[in-house]
Amino acid sequence: MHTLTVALGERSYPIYIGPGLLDSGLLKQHVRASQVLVVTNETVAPLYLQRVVDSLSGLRVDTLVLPDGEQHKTLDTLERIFDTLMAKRHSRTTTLIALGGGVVGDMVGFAAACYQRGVEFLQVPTTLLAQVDSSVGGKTAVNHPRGKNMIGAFHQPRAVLIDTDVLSTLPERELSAGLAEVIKYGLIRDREFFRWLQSNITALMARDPRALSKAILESCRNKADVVAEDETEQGNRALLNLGHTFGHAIETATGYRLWLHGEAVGAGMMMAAQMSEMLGWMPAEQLAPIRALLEQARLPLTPPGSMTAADFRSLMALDKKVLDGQLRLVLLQGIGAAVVTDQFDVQVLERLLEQSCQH
Ligand SMILES: NC(=O)c1ccc[n+]([C@@H]2O[C@H](COP(=O)([O-])OP(=O)(O)OC[C@H]3O[C@@H](n4cnc5c(N)ncnc54)[C@H](O)[C@@H]3O)[C@@H](O)[C@H]2O)c1
Ligand SMILES: O=C(O)C(=O)C[C@@H](O)[C@H](O)[C@H](O)COP(=O)(O)O
Ligand SMILES: [Zn+2]
Repeated sequence: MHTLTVALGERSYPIYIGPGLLDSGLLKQHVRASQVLVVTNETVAPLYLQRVVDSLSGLRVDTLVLPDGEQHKTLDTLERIFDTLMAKRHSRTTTLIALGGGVVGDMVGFAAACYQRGVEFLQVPTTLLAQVDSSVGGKTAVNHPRGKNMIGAFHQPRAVLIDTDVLSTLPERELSAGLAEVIKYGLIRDREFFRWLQSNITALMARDPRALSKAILESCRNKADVVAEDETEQGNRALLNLGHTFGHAIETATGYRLWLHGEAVGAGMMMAAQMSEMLGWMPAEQLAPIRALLEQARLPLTPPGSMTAADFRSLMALDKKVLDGQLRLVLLQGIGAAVVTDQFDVQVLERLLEQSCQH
């Protein structure tokens, strides 16, 4: 087992990574009082809920099974968590446990941030995407029909328990979606990791346990470092948003139903890389290796055919990085070096959007 720390002073917490952790007893060690609510969804419940409940024996354990899907990451679904907490008389000392992918994790984290003005929660991520990204860092949220993650809070978990064995049941499309966020770390700040990914992408796609374990460890290390430096995104944390301004526009335009988050981010990162090359900021020869890696991870490289440049324009204006009405984008100066900036030629963005939407 590997242990990393997200260093945030008195709110610091461990990330445990390894096989067989689900029923290792580690989770119970991070429950402060006697009451817990385990929240999961209808897909993950039959696979892993009983094992988690058994690992908490001796505590008062309630469970809640939510519907599956990004389209359910809403205020309505959040209500169901609050209803259960009140119906089962959970007090301020309760601990919520998020068992599932990023959708469950983001909603449970937000419920924990709000319930009685804040209770503790633990992350037990079961998708690759959640293990490498969403379970770490304390961004919690639900979607609004007009915009992705628009209603949320920063609320850090007390611990993150990553059982790498659970990836064996993950559908292939979800594996690819998770790899998009893995590739993101290489692109924004870790050129050596990008090179390692180029050499190991076949093993990762074949779910080689050693390769997956290394990818999760390096991703969490990168994310923990960025979060420790800038918890609430006053500066460099925004680099974790590479491809997301375009990706979130894709998810919102398609009602959170067409593509997975990681797929939208894959296409979004390709658009960001193309724009960086068009601006002359990233050497032209670096575009091909980025395209090749995303392709090998079986991620989309262009937006869905239904989308127009006008869709992008109106949705990107609502991006959370917009400052004083000014769009800010995460762009690349090269593989392993990203910047967040509003100092780009808008005509280049226009050309990118028109060219990306010529289906
Ligand atoms: N908070 C953050 O920092 C952060 C970071 C990245 C993404 N996100 C959010 O995370 C969400 C995407 O997360 P996701 O990709 O995990 O999607 P998800 O939570 O919808 O899970 C993907 C699918 O996999 C299923 N599943 C989960 N674990 C499984 C397993 N072990 N075996 C079989 N099936 C399993 C789920 O039921 C679901 O159908 C988005 O809402 C995105 O905005 C948040
Ligand atoms: O942790 C972060 O910071 C990220 O930006 C990680 C992203 O992968 C993630 O999708 C996040 O939820 C996006 O945040 P948002 O603030 O753009 O909604
Ligand atoms: Zn993301």
